[in-house]
Amino acid sequence: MSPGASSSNKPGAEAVPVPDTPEPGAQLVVVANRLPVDLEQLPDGSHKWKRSPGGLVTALEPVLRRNKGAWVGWPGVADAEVEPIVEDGLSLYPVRLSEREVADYYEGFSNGTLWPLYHDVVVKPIYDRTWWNTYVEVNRRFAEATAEVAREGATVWIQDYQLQLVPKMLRMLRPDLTIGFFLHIPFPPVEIFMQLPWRAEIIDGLLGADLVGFHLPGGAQNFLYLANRLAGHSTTRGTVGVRSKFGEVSVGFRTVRVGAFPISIASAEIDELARSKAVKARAKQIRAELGNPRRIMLGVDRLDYTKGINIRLLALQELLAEGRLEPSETVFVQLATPSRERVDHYIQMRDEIERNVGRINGDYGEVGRPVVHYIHRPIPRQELIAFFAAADVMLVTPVRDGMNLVAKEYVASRNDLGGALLLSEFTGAAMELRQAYLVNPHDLDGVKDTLLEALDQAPAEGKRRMKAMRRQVLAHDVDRWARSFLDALALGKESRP
Ligand SMILES: O=P(O)(O)OC[C@H]1O[C@H](O[C@H]2O[C@H](CO)[C@@H](O)[C@H](O)[C@H]2O)[C@H](O)[C@@H](O)[C@@H]1O
Ligand SMILES: Nc1ccn([C@@H]2O[C@H](COP(=O)(O)OP(=O)(O)O)[C@@H](O)[C@H]2O)c(=O)n1
Repeated sequence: MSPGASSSNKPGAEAVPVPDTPEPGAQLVVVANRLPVDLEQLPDGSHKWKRSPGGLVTALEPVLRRNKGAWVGWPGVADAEVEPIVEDGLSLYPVRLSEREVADYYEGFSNGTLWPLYHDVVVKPIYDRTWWNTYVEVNRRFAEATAEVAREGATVWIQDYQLQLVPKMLRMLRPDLTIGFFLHIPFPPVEIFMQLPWRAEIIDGLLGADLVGFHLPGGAQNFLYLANRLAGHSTTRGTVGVRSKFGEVSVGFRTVRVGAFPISIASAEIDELARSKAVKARAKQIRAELGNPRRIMLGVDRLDYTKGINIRLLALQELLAEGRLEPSETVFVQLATPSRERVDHYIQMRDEIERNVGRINGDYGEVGRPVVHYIHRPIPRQELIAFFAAADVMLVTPVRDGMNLVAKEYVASRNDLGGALLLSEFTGAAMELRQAYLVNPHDLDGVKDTLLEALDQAPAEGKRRMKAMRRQVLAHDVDRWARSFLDALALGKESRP
């Protein structure tokens, strides 16, 4: 199926333009597991493009679009034959994955092995040799596709845990390229990483890059330690800073730099959208539709077991049972995007969450007035901002999260300085948003007490906290993130022999 065919639409739009074909040879190429848009098959057999889920796409799409770059990635469905297209200045190069490869490389090794391993083994990772072999095969396909797309001497920026072997494979195919790699999820401490049967291959793969970036200095430090211990390379010993004081690994005649670059959002755009009349009116309408309760709590996540959605539900349930929250005064809205729906742990978690939602509403709701409103489908961007603007307390309670852009989006939406952010200490965002109501999600009593504190905060206290967090989010936007990474990559290139 070619997106050039008349049955395909532009992402999220009604119109059906015939897309252009990209010019050969791009100067900046992003390589990620997913394209920024997913192909969707409609019941009548036709196709349309829709925005891909998750924070990686939210962050990178505007950056690459502004740079008129190329994006190599999977179109989100198995066996799709899609030609390269130019979409609004951005060239998209689809990589085809078969049904088996989706099962073994994406659902298997990426999300059944690496995802839980890198998120502190919150569920047990599965070590399967067939999955690993397919991961190697698919990484090679991405490397080959990229080698064809990149112009002589181009910069290639590889994204995330699904593609950790691509830097080395690509360097072997195209030594002329400058190669950066960024990991969007946490990079685990050595005691956890060492479980992986293919640990040395992964470190070796990453060391094919000129610059390896992490959200936090801790991840960079873990990687430096492993490059020395597992691969025997000499590394610098000083502490890695944020966007500064990079570490270095000597790999033969090359130097690989290692740094921390906390990702962010298009803060100004969200701020502006939240100030618009339409969003303000919609936020008011949302409150009214929810029955104008005294307090609205909100959760916005991909439906993932790392996000701690059940922790929120448990805290709410206990507070209601103890009479510390009044069901007629409080509602909780959980907006959850479907995610990795064929992976076992995700299936179990969804069942559990939906059981808990049903239980709370059964025990404390009234006809026409549930306590928990739960939506399991993607929400349009503007509607999401209106929910942020309407919420008194935003609940972000992951047991582990690389960054968590939702926390930053909430802050950017609150130009009224209203609202409160309850934020897990185990998110990357907690390193920057120190004025949030920080919680340890494993300490349920602590979560409950802090939630009540946030719900009852004095307006002046709320304003003080929100003002400080907004300063941080507005000053450190996604452009700054991309610029800091690409500048560090270019600098390394200049100092190469
Ligand atoms: O592609 P999916 O399997 O549907 O998953 C969506 C994305 O989830 C992860 O996002 C991470 O990146 C965010 C931006 O850096 C970060 O804020 C968040 O903490 C991470 O979980 C994943 O890393 C991406 O590769 C996926 O596309
Ligand atoms: N129902 C939802 C939930 C999340 N999202 C978006 O998905 C992104 C999630 O990014 P994130 O960094 O918090 O977490 P991951 O899903 O990338 O792990 C944010 O940009 C959210 O606004 C959405 O559009 N609709």
